[in-house]
Amino acid sequence: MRILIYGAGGIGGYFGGRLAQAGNSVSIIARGKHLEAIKKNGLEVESINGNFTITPSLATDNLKEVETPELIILGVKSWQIPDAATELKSIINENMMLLPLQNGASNIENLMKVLPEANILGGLCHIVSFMSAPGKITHVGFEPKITFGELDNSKSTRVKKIEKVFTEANITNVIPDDISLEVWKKFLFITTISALGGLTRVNLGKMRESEYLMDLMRKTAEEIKMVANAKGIALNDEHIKAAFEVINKLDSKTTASTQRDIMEGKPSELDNFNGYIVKEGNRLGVPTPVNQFIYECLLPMEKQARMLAESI
Ligand SMILES: NC(=O)C1=CN([C@@H]2O[C@H](COP(=O)(O)OP(=O)(O)OC[C@H]3O[C@@H](n4cnc5c(N)ncnc54)[C@H](OP(=O)(O)O)[C@@H]3O)[C@@H](O)[C@H]2O)C=CC1
Ligand SMILES: CC(C)(CO)C(=O)C(=O)O
Repeated sequence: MRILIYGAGGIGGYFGGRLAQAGNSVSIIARGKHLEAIKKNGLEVESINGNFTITPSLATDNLKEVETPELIILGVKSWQIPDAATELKSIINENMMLLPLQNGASNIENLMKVLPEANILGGLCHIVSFMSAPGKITHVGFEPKITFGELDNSKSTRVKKIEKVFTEANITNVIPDDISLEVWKKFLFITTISALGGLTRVNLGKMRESEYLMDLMRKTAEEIKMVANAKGIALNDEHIKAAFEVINKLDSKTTASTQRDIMEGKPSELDNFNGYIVKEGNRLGVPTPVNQFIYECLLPMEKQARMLAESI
C-alpha cells in the first residue's frame, strides 16, 4: 500500500517503520534535524520487539513531492491537527483514507472542520515510544496496537484492506464495534493521568501513594464520563473501573507523554485533553470543576511554552 506518515515522531515513526519494513511504499513528512537524519541514514527504530532501520520511499517536508497516498497516518500531536489538515487539503482526493492515531476526543471533529468526512477514519494506538535522537525512534513499552475503523463502524472493504496491511506488518490491530467509544476510553484513561501528572510533576507510582490524588483522578474520570454521556458516547462506570485497573497496574515509573511535555516546558495537549472537557462541559451544561482546576493551574505555563516555541 502507498502510505504517507505525516509526522514521524514516537508513534508515526514506529508504525511507519514497521509498515515500510513489511514492504509497503512509505513516505514520511518530517522536518528539521529529524528529516536531515532520515534522509542521510534512514529511520532507525530501536524496539523491545527488535531493532531495525528502514529507508522510506521519500522523506520530505514538502507535501507536493509525495506520490498520491492511499492511506495517510497522522502522527502529529493533537494540537497540530488543524495545521496538518489544512496542508493535506491540497492533496486529498476521494479515494484517500486518513487515519488519526492521536490521543484526544476532538481529533475527528477537528479534521472534519477542514477535510471531507468521507476520507476520515477513527483511530488510536497503544505504545510507549519517543524520538530519542534525530532519525531515531525508541519503543520502550506496551505491545504496539492500533485500534481503528469507519466512523459509522461498518466493516468496509477499505478498513479490511488496512487490516490486512497492518497484520502483514505484524502490527496488532483491532476493528472495534464502536470506534468512538474506544477513542473515548483511551481519552478517559490518558486525560485522567496526564495533566495531573504534569501538575504534581511526579510519576504514577508517587501519585498512587496519595489517596487524595487518587480521589482527584476518580473525580476527573467521572466528569469525563458525564461530558461523554452528554455527547451521546456510552462511557460508563465499567470503563472507569477498567481505566483504573490499568492505572493501578502500570509501572510506578510511568509518566504520560503529555505529562512529559508539560514538565519539559513544551507545548502540550492540555487544551485537547482537560481543556476540551471544560469547554464541552460549559457548552453542554455539565459541571467540570476538577478538570477546570487542573486545566487553569497549568494554562499559564502552557501559554508560556507556546510563546517560547513560537519565538524559536
Ligand atoms: N508517544 C507515545 O508513546 C504515544 C503517543 N500517543 C499520542 O500520539 C500523538 C503523537 O505523539 P508522539 O508521537 O509522542 O509525538 P511526537 O512529538 O514524538 O511526534 C510528532 C511528530 O510530528 C512532527 N510534526 C508535526 N507537525 C509537522 C509538520 N507540519 N511537518 C513535519 N513534521 C511535523 C513533529 O515534529 P516537531 O518535533 O518538529 O514538531 C514530531 O516529529 C499524541 O496525540 C500522543 O498523545 C498515543 C500513544 C502513545
Ligand atoms: C500512556 C501511553 C503511553 C499509553 O499508550 C500514552 O498514550 C501516552 O503516553 O501518551
